Amino acid sequence: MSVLDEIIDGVRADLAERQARVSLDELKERAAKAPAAKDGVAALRGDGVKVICEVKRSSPSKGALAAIADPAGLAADYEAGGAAVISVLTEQRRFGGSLADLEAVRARVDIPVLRKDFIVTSYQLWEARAYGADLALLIVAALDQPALESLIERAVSIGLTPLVEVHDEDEVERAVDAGAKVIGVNARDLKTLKVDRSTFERVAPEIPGHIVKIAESGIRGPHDLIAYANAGADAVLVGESLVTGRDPRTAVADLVAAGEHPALRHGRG
Ligand SMILES: O=C(O)c1ccccc1NCC(=O)[C@H](O)[C@H](O)COP(=O)(O)O
Repeated sequence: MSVLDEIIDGVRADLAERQARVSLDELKERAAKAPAAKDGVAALRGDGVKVICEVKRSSPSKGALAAIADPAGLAADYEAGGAAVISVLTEQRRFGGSLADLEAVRARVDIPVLRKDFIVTSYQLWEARAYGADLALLIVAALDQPALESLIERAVSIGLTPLVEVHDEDEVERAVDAGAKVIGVNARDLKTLKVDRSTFERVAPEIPGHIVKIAESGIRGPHDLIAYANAGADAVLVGESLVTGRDPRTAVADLVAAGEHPALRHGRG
């Protein structure tokens, strides 16, 4: 069984437990009372390379990364450093996240918030909206094509911007066919968990120009952001290097400054 399959088995078990406690109607009522969703696409477009900063306590590849007792405080630091979007990992078993983290972050920041999880049902999209997310991650490798199409459609219909994650050229084709407007290329191989930063450079040319392109994983600092920008990234998604560093606010500000450097505008769409 692959790591992804194992994660999804756990996600489904936790999901069944939540579904037994909270009906879909209750979630929909809660979603109706949530603040209107912010425009995820607008937040990721514009001059410069945008920075998405992740609240990440642990991971299958590295184990424990950071305790993060105050996820909202960390998100506030990210926002103060100039982050465009906050990514909140809500998967419990391997990443140590929760919907409570999402809710706390939403209450603290004004920028859009991404629910980063292993979404396999529309119930999880309603959860995302009910707890204040503006964007939701959909991983192509975790979904068959009808499920991918239907989850993209449902996400959009409830106001969420789907960030559709791919790992190779075939998955780009599936994402585009399914109607993705924001595509993240994850450099982390889901079978080996190894990061190969050349993945973005190889895969991004297959993504049509009108689609927002995000480079995910393995960004250690401004030099990696610049390399991804030169390969056509509109935004980068950063977790580990921020949560393990001493000063996340300054680390984000350094990334943002690199992303705004005039030299990067040349040759980018
Ligand atoms: O991080 C992992 O080990 C991992 C393993 C299996 C599936 C997903 C995984 N990570 C999720 C992510 O996509 C990253 O948290 C995100 O891209 C940030 O990456 P990084 O900056 O390298 O922490």
